[in-house]
Amino acid sequence: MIPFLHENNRLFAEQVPVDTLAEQFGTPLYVYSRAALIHQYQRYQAAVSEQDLVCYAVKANANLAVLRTLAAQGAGFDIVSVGELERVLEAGGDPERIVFSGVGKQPAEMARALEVGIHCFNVESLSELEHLQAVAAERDQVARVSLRVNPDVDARTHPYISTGLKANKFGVPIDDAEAFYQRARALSHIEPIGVDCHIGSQLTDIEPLLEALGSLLALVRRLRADGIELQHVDMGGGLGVSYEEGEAAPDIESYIAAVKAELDSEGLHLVLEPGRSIVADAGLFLTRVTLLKTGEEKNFAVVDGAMNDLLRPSLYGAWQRVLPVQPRPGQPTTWDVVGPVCETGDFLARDRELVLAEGDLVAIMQAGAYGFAMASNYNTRPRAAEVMVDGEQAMLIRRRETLDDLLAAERDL
Ligand SMILES: Cc1ncc(COP(=O)(O)O)c(C=O)c1O
Ligand SMILES: N[C@@H](CCCC[NH3+])C(=O)O
Repeated sequence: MIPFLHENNRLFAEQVPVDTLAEQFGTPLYVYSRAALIHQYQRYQAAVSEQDLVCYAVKANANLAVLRTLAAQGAGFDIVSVGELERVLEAGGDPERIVFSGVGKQPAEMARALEVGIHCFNVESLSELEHLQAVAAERDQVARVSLRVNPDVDARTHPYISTGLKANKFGVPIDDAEAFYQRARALSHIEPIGVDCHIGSQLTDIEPLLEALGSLLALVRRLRADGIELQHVDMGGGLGVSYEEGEAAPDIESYIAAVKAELDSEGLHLVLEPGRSIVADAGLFLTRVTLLKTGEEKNFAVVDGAMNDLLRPSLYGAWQRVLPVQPRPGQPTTWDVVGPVCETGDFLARDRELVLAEGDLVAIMQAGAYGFAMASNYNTRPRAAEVMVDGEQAMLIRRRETLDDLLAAERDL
C-alpha cells in the first residue's frame, strides 16, 4: 500500500491532491493516510495469534485520531507516561491492552495505571519494582509486571536510538534478571507475568532482535527451572522503515514468524510494541519554499517548516526523501532544504538534486513517525497542523497552533 503517489505530475495523498491540502490548511502541515495506517497495523495483527498483543508505541505519533483509528482496529498500546495513558483512554483504547514502559515512572503514574487496570508494567529496575509494590500495596491491588532486560546486544542503529547495550540507561542487565524475579515473587502486590526488551529503533536487520530473543528465552527456561512461569515475551518495537531509496526494511511477517516459531514451542505469548513501522510511511511533512538563496559553496532552499517541526534530520542527521509536490522540468540544482530557525543544524535535507522555484511545495516523506511527536515551539514557532486523509476526504485532526496558544500558559510580570 503506497499512500502518496504522483499522478499527472501532482502528488496525491490517497485520492486528494496534496497542493489542495496546502491551500485549505496552510503550511507547514503534517498529512497522514488513514488507509496506510490501518494497513500497517493489520499486517502486524494478521501475523500474530489471538492471545498475542500488538501494542502500538504511542510516542511515535500520539495524535488522538491516529490512536482512535488504531483502537478501532483492536490495537493495544505501549505508553511511557500518564499523558500517553490519558490520550489512549480518550481515544477509546482498551486499558487491558496497555503496557507501560519507561525508565522513570512516577508513583502517581503507577497509581493511575493501576486504577484503570492496564495489562502490565514493563519494569526497568529493582528500585522501580519496590516503588510499584508500595503503590500497589497502598491501593490494595496487584501489579502485573514484566522485566525489561538489557540483553547487551548491538542493534546496529544510530547510537542515540540504540537501547539494548550495557552502556544504555534502559532495562536491567540480563545477569541480574533472576534476582529481580526472585524479589518480584516475594513481593505481596506484584505478579511477574513476562519479560521484555527493546534494543533500539530503526533496525534494518532482524538478526540482533533474534539474538536478544535467544537470551530472553534462555532466561525464561532458567526461571522455569526455578518455579517461575512467565506468560509472555515482549520484543518491544524497533523494525525500521525505508527512508532512503534502496534501504532495506525488515519484513514484518517474516520477523513475527521467526519469533513465534521460538515462542510457540515454549508455550509463550508474544507482545510487540511497534511504533515507526506502523506510522512512518503513513505520513508526510508538507512545507513551502519561501525563498531560494544561492551561494558559492551551497544553495539553500529556505522553507516554512523547520527543525522545530521535524527534528530527526537535525538530531540524528537522519535522511528523509524530499519530493516536489508538482515536479518541474529542468536541470536540477543541489539544494540544502533548510528552515528559518537560528541554528546551523536547522535543516530538513542536505545536498538534494531538485528543480525548485520559490513558492513550490515539497513533501518530506516517512514523516508519520517521530515527526509531529517531537515538534517544539523553539523560536516561538506555533506547531504545524495535522490532517488525516481518508479516500477523497481530508480531516483536520489538529489545528495549527496560534501565538495565543503559545502565550496562554505564561504569566507576564
Ligand atoms: C520501550 C519502547 N517500545 C517501543 C518503542 C517503539 O519503537 P519503534 O518506533 O522503533 O518501533 C520504543 C522506541 O524506540 C521504546 O522505547
Ligand atoms: N525519535 C527517534 C526514535 C526514538 C525511539 C524512542 N524509543 C527517531 O525519530 O528515530
